[in-house]
Amino acid sequence: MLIPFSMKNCFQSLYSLKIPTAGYKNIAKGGLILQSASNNIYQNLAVEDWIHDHMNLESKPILFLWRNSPTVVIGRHQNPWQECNLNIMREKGIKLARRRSGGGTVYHDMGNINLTFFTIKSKYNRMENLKLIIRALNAVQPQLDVQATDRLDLLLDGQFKISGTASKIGRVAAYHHCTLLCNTDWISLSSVLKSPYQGIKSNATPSVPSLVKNLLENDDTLTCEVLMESVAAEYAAYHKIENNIILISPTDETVFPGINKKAEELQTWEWIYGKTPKFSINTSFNLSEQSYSEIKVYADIKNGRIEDCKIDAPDHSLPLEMLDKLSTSFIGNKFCQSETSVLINALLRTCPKDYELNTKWHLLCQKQGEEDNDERLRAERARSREAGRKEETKVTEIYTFFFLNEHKARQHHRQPGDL
Ligand SMILES: Nc1ncnc2c1ncn2[C@@H]1O[C@H](COP(=O)(O)OC(=O)CCCC[C@@H]2CCSS2)[C@@H](O)[C@H]1O
Repeated sequence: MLIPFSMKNCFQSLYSLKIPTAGYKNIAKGGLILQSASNNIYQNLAVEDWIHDHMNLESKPILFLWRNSPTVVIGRHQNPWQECNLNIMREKGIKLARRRSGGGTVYHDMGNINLTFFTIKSKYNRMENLKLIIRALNAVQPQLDVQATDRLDLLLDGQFKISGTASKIGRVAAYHHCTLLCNTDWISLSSVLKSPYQGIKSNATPSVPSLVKNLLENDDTLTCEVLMESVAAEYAAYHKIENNIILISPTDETVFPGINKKAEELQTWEWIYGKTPKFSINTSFNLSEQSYSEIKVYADIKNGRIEDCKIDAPDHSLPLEMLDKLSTSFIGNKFCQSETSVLINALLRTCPKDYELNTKWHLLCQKQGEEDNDERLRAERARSREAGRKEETKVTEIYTFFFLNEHKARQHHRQPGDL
């Protein structure tokens, strides 16, 4: 049964659960089942943080059920440039979030359920939680062949991943959270979970790609709603509590004091990009399709900012000073689209007088040719116009190298069942 949060007076503020009250004890004796009323990833991750930081989980474990609008969620120690296609995400309005738990990158949308199992550290048991999910799936469809693997994925029919796991273990509290693919948009999933970048070197945690499948493809009764109800029923039975799902609002400060600040922090550039482990990019491109002058670029990126950058033309097609000027200007800047385009626009205004050099400078800094039939570049220009910038964003070779070099992307072909 789903209890709307207007009934929250039953237990006042969840915050007060730190000191359990007699009234509360009657409602959630051996645990709580919560469901988020929000589909915003940052708000939902903030609920996880809040419960982890503030709730007394001793003898009161919590199951939190939540879903998100389209989002790519990277692990705490991952590199977003290495894991996903930020350009496609930008175009499609798909959010990027960094979670506090480790592990790989997954795609969320309303066809994917997230389940967070909170316990005190000593009761943390991921395999038990996965077995509970398998029982819930089999309660709806006994024919379903779902197994947990050693790396705590759930596999359907021995080969298709339907769930990925990650966890965070604190000093006192711990949580295990996992996904469950019911009816996710596999086209989006497969297009955003590959990076266009080549030549990235880093110690960031790499994801482990798998063949994935939606449960609904096996049985059309396995909707997100049915599965959430079933997992809740199984959790209630296991913990011998009433099967009540409490609907919570993650922005309600009366229930979760300080939660909006947590959600804001999770949305900052400094958290999402700035926490990327140090990495370097070493790559090259041709000045234009006609001229085969090779430009080599090397950049070190620390805390999301360009710490060192070298741009070289081994065939001396561009003077060293010009390349130095360009590379030096990148140092200290965020490795991000808007800062780079502002920078390049400024540089374009200082182009050399010599005609030949001037042309090359523009070739280096202003991408021509491809741009009119490139959807991404057109979108970028449209965004620039919308933003009312006096000068359109110049789309440049360097800019393309940094952000739009999808022409260098690895080609992936869908295999049966491959999302
Ligand atoms: N939603 C979803 N569910 C299951 N598997 C997925 C999903 N999205 C992508 N993938 C597949 O998993 C790999 C990455 O596997 P990998 O094992 O590297 O990473 C994970 O599984 C992390 C799970 C994190 C779960 C958290 C729970 C709440 S917030 S996110 C990816 O390349 C795809 O092949």
